[in-house]
Amino acid sequence: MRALSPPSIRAAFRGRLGGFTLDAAFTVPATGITGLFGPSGCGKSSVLRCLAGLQHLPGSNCEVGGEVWQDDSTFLKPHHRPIGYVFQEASLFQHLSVKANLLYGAPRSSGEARADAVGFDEVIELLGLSRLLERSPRNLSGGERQRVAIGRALLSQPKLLLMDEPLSALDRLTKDEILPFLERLHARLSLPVIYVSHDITEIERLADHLVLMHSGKVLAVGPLAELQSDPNLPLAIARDAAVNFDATVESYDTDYGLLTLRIDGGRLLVPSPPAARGELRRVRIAASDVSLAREPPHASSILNALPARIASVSPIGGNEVLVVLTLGRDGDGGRLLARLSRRSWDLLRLAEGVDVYAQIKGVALAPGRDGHA
Ligand SMILES: Nc1ncnc2c1ncn2[C@@H]1O[C@H](COP(=O)(O)OP(=O)(O)OP(=O)(O)O)[C@@H](O)[C@H]1O
Repeated sequence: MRALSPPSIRAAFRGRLGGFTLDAAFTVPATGITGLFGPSGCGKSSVLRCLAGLQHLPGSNCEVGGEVWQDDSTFLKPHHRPIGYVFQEASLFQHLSVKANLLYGAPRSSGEARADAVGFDEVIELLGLSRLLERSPRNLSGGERQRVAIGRALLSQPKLLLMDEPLSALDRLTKDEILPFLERLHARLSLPVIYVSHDITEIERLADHLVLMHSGKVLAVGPLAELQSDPNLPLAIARDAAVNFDATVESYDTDYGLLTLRIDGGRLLVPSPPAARGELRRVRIAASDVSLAREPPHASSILNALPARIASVSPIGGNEVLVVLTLGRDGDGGRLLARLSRRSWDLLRLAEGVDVYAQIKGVALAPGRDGHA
């Protein structure tokens, strides 16, 4: 029978952990990547441990894709929960080869293979592991070890993948090397992932939904871009505030090396190597890279000036304002942030509801999800 509503992950974990009080409730779709984001010590790992059943807080609830894992009368032990868990440090069996490590938790019987089961060859290809299979984990780099740990978790055929700061033990270069692999997993697998991080860069690259935490509590839950552009939340007022869009490639101009990308409420021109029409790319537009004009700019080197409407304005400090824009001539597209001086705001006589042109000085384009730049 077909489910009436899309499958979701419902969690409400309440209780004391030593001197720390956790009171975190959220519902997110059981699809895509949900980022669990917040400062160090706010309770992210504790939530993950509760989801895994490694921490039992009586009186809490947890339901994943319609299956109750915890309520007043149920508490599934960790080994009965269909989860994969990837930790900060990959703990591989040193005496086994990479291949044996990968197969360690894989189900033995093929009798009841699920339709959405991920195959060995697919995991090897997605994570670029083919040349490592006969090696010992002792001779792998930190990034390679982590890719093997992710592969092993996937091959256990989980219904939910939990990742606890999987990149935080790696240096910047290695992180940048692994992120495209995670983006490929995201694009190709339907497995829901809860991804804990305190690094906004990882969240911006990977997350579809966000659970924003602070001091053991959930501050907000929703689609990434919605929370990024909410002026009442800390992300929007941060100095490096930005909004991410999932964009579709419309065309490529070989003369100028420019991609035309369709986003909700407009089109962007972005310098890039060629990409195929229909490919999905994630773009990031920083609030500090957006300026506003009353008229369409005629003589300007800026590639992107999109019609938009001012949805709201909030002061930041004494001399700046944070403007939330909705893209499109009717202002019914995606939300964008602009950080302006209060002087510019006053000089242009801007106000909520006014139609403007959002001039975008820079658009950061994540590497393609096929792993190429
Ligand atoms: N079993 C426990 N007993 C006592 N205190 C605990 C226990 N588990 C967690 N804590 C405390 O709860 C708080 C939240 O820890 P948690 O690891 O969940 O935070 P976090 O957001 O994941 O932090 P980080 O980003 O630094 O990993 C910390 O103060 C921690 O010391």
